[in-house]
Amino acid sequence: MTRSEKPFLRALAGEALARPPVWLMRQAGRYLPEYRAVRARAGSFLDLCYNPELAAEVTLQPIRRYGLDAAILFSDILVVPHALGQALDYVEGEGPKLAPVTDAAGIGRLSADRLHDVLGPVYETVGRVAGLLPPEVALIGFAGAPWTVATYMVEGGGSKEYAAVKGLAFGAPETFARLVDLLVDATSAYLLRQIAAGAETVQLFDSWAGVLPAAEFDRWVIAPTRRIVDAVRAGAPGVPIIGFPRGAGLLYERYLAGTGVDAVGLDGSVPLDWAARALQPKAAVQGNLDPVFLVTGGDPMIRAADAIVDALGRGPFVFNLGHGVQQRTPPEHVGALVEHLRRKG
Ligand SMILES: Cc1c2[nH]c(c1CCC(=O)O)Cc1[nH]c(c(CCC(=O)O)c1C)Cc1[nH]c(c(CCC(=O)O)c1C)Cc1[nH]c(c(C)c1CCC(=O)O)C2
Repeated sequence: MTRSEKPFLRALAGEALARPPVWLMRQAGRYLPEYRAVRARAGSFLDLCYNPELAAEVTLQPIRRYGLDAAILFSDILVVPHALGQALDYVEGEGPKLAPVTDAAGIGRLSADRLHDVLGPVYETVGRVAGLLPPEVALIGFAGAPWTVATYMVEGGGSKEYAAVKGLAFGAPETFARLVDLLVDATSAYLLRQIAAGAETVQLFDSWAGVLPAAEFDRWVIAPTRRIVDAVRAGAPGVPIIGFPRGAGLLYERYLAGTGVDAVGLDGSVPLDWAARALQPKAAVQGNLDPVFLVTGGDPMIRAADAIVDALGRGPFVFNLGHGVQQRTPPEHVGALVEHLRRKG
């Protein structure tokens, strides 16, 4: 199958398909026993991200188990700050911990000099997976968007209030802009290398886009994303770009117009009729089943999935979740959902 015939890529190009293509954010991961087995062999989570053989294996696990329409590179959004020189550790049960970068001096210590050396194994993973995928399955590369990656870099990990990163962005915008500029350039270069290695589309995860006031959203979400979109388009014409500004609410419309992405990932809170009316005429949409439906399973999950397909399936649409698969998800619920979607259309 040539690229343009893969169902997932046809949907991203604007085609309405009888059966919606499906993949799931965080489709590889700890809810799968076969992932936990490889993870135990790899050592640390970062060791796994930088091990092309094992990272390729976990990328392929959900494809083998469920026959999804796309594989997403197994890596993490925080390998970019790591490759820029920021110390990073994943603490079991607590999530990522970074040595926080809070001021101009900290930003000045970061450097892109070793970016592609550190991320070389990721490109190798992409190349391996590209050579092993079934012909109808597309390969997605990804990165975190600058705002979301910066939240982890400045806060030193996950956050509830975003006080430190907002404090820097609102209180010292010229300083924060230097960090964002560094991330725009590194992320653009990173995505272009993934595409050169075999990624057929790329997704920008902006998981914390929804915590900013509208004017700051324009400055720190839309503008940097636009620069990445322009750089990727210039270096890899024709490769579709998916943006996922989680929690953007009404600002989804402005995001779409302002960034120029080809498709948007919808979080679970986006009303389906509004998305069909306001977004889908301008771009492919992807989403948006609340991941807890996959935890609970059964009829409620099937009904919620049907409502999404009924509302969005007549336009360019990719079935997905509104956020990542949760760790406590029973793998057979994912199987039941994918089987159900396959019978549609
Ligand atoms: C914010 C964010 C991160 N990482 C990511 C995001 C954006 C999407 C989102 O909002 O969820 C993106 C990501 N992280 C991972 C992938 C792999 C590909 C996939 O299957 O989707 C992708 C696309 C693997 C991972 N990334 C991580 C794991 C778990 C690590 C382990 O196996 O111990 C996996 C499989 C660790 C991670 N990485 C991150 C956090 C907050 C955590 C800890 C929380 C958690 O464990 O779920 C940062």
